[in-house]
Amino acid sequence: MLSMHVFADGAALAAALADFVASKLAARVARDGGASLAVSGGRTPTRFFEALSARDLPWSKIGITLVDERWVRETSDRSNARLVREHLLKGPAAAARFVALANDAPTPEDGLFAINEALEDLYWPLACAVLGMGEDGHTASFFPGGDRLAEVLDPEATLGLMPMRAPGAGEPRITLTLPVLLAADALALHIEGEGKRPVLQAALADGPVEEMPVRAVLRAPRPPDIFWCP
Ligand SMILES: O=C(O)[C@H](O)[C@@H](O)[C@H](O)[C@H](O)COP(=O)(O)O
Repeated sequence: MLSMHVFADGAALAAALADFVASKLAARVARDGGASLAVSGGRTPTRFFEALSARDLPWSKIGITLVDERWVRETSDRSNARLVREHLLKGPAAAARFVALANDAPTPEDGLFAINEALEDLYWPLACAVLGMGEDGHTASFFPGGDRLAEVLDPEATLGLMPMRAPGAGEPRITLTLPVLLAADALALHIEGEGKRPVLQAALADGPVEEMPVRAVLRAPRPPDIFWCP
């Protein structure tokens, strides 16, 4: 069953999504002594990051990483890590441990090993993953036409992190795979803007996953909580 949370505006959504994520993190810290969160980049999450960063959580026991990243340096305004550092890793949340999904290697393939090693220090499975959705129906870096789309969507995928290149992706990307996201205690799909309403409607309708890869998440046995506002 899909849970759809609809808000009047981005501020109300950000507060509610921060509460949702904070409760999942707190529950895992209480159970396991630590917890991890994976967040998306792009333009949508800024307000949510600001709200979450102020939440009273045992941040030193919390690890944060990204759902996906563009293969750029952190000086680029396309860097999702930069967005996280500027808007989430501040105030109380500055005590969290952040593992970036990009490094100085020339390609994602070259950088993958070191990133996987760093990710091993986080708590797995994730307590929560927050996904976004693009107007082409992608989520994470599961892009229509992506060169490794079938591999990242494979429910039996043994790799947790894979490079991805796609016509609509801009730079080469790196992304967590579907099984890693679906193993999270909770999944949220954060969508803002009237322009994305018909995209979400189309994604919820019948049709091939390859055309709108966000369908892989929407059709999962435990689908995400959708947080939406115009
Ligand atoms: O790096 C990225 O691009 C993201 O992680 C991506 O999956 C994003 O969530 C959607 O593209 C929505 O992006 P916007 O929020 O910019 O619309």
